[in-house]
Amino acid sequence: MSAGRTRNGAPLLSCSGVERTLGAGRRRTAALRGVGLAIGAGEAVAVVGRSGAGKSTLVGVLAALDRPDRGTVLLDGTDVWAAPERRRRELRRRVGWVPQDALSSFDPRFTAGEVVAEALPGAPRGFRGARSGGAAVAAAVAELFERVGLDPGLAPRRPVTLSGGERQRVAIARALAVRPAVLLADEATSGLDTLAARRVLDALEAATGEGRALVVVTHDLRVAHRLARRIVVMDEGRIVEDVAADTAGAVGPHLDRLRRATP
Ligand SMILES: Nc1ncnc2c1ncn2[C@@H]1O[C@H](COP(=O)(O)OP(=O)(O)OP(=O)(O)O)[C@@H](O)[C@H]1O
Repeated sequence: MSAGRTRNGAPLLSCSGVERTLGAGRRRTAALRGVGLAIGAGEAVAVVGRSGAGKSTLVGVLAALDRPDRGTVLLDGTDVWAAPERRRRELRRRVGWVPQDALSSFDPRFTAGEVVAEALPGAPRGFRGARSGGAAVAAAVAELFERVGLDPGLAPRRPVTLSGGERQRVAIARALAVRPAVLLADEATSGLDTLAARRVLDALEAATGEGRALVVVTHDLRVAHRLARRIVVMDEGRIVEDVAADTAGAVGPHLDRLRRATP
């Protein structure tokens, strides 16, 4: 079995020929225009590009949350949109998703600990399920908090009372609760000050290992270089460059432009 490929020879997560149009009427936008990308097991990839390039849309498609208008998404070699709903739900649990706006993705009734507890495998679903955890659940939540550099003492707090960086790390802990094969993080550090951003990046770094792949969407090349070995550049709904992150010399014009814009 070659590195980064599943037992049947397919990459861990891939898409091909993906097209996605969003909005209606005059706001209709071709967000993805024929995108193909393959992520191997354990690979760390950054998706960069200017605002509106289609990065977030691509992450939604890769997470099997957003159905493309055309094209296929394969996870563990299985076409997620051709699979029955039950199988698709199973496949989605192979993907940990860390959204750009963590707070709005949390159920406002939950404490930070309950947000993570509800995602644990086998946990009863919903509000009551998150509340009904015993000592084993509390220990698993504390372990996940520590993994992302959060004090487990924050578990009883409501996410709305936490800082932006702490919320983002709760979202990472929640994504890790399912022991995903791949973690997808969308602009995980945007709007955070330097110290908070560094802690979130540390948490993402600590989240890899165990053969887990990482896909980070960022407009910040410093984040891309810190976390990824491969940089994929998007522009106007297409992948326009795909290079090794340590490429010191000549790169394509798109990455070159982003590099010049980076302080
Ligand atoms: N709900 C929507 N309705 C209409 N157009 C949309 C919608 N969501 C996104 N778009 C458009 O699709 C394109 C791709 O958006 P997307 O959010 O994927 O870009 P992005 O690269 O993630 O941008 P950013 O870095 O600003 O988050 C943009 O032109 C955007 O305006």
